[in-house]
Amino acid sequence: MIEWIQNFIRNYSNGMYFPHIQIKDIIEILIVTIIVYEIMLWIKNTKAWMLLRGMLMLGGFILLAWLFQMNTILYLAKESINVLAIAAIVVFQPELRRALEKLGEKNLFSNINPFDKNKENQRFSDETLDSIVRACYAMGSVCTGALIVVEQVIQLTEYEMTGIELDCKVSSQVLINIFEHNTPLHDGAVIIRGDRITSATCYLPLSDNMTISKDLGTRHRAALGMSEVCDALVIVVSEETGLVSVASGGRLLRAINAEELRSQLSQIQYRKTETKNKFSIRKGWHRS
Ligand SMILES: Nc1ncnc2c1ncn2[C@@H]1O[C@H](COP(=O)(O)OP(=O)(O)OP(=O)(O)O)[C@@H](O)[C@H]1O
Repeated sequence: MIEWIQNFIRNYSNGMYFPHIQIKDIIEILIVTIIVYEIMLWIKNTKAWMLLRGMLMLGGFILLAWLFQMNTILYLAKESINVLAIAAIVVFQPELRRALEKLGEKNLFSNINPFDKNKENQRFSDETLDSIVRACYAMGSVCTGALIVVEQVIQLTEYEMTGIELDCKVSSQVLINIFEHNTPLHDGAVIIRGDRITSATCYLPLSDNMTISKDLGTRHRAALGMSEVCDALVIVVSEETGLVSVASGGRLLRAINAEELRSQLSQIQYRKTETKNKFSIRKGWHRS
């Protein structure tokens, strides 16, 4: 039987090319796999995903032009490809810079560790969720204005850099203290990543949405603006009315109660809910 198998293999593999694989080649394949995986994660987690989609659409359009031999379009595409590449680098400069920064600080293997389930699934703890809700309604009850950004998939490093860097565990006392009137950190927004406050006094982009109510000022506009450019959940406590609102995916839910805020936060607490949320977030991005 073994002889028959050996003959079979010999007959059929005759003339076929089998590369000589060494340990070095396997290591090389693994490294390339990890690099490609990291690039795909980066594309998925940043605005580079939009760039990729744009490039795919452009590629499809050029392919059609080539199929139908539209020479003018092909000529224009050929001439402008270098300019487009430079334009993409300029437009996505913050994302590219962040990706390179990440490369320096990141543990590449943490993302592909299948046993790291806790980290994989939970974005922030129940304690953090409770603290945020408690702080918002405590501040609302005494009309202290607040702006809190809860990061999701898209990293908010470029907005963190507009404020003062912190590294502090989230607690209702700390949040209340930060937004206390006439204290150095009360102006602008706080950014929360996981269970930590990473930055305070951050400047957020203002929305240019024309339909937003005229009685809402820049704090609410900043919350909406931020939710239009990324997937973060932004909580606003109004200094005028004490009401709590939430902006996400370019939509502002005004005057919500503690239970509604809790439910909004718990929807993003676990990473597995991302696919479901992304649909509504993307709808918001398109609208904005
Ligand atoms: N672009 C911004 N990024 C971060 N924070 C901002 C931004 N613009 C305004 N703010 C914050 O909002 C405060 C001003 O709020 P303003 O009264 O204009 O807004 P509002 O929407 O009417 O809110 P409120 O109901 O609390 O008065 C500023 O002191 C600052 O803390």
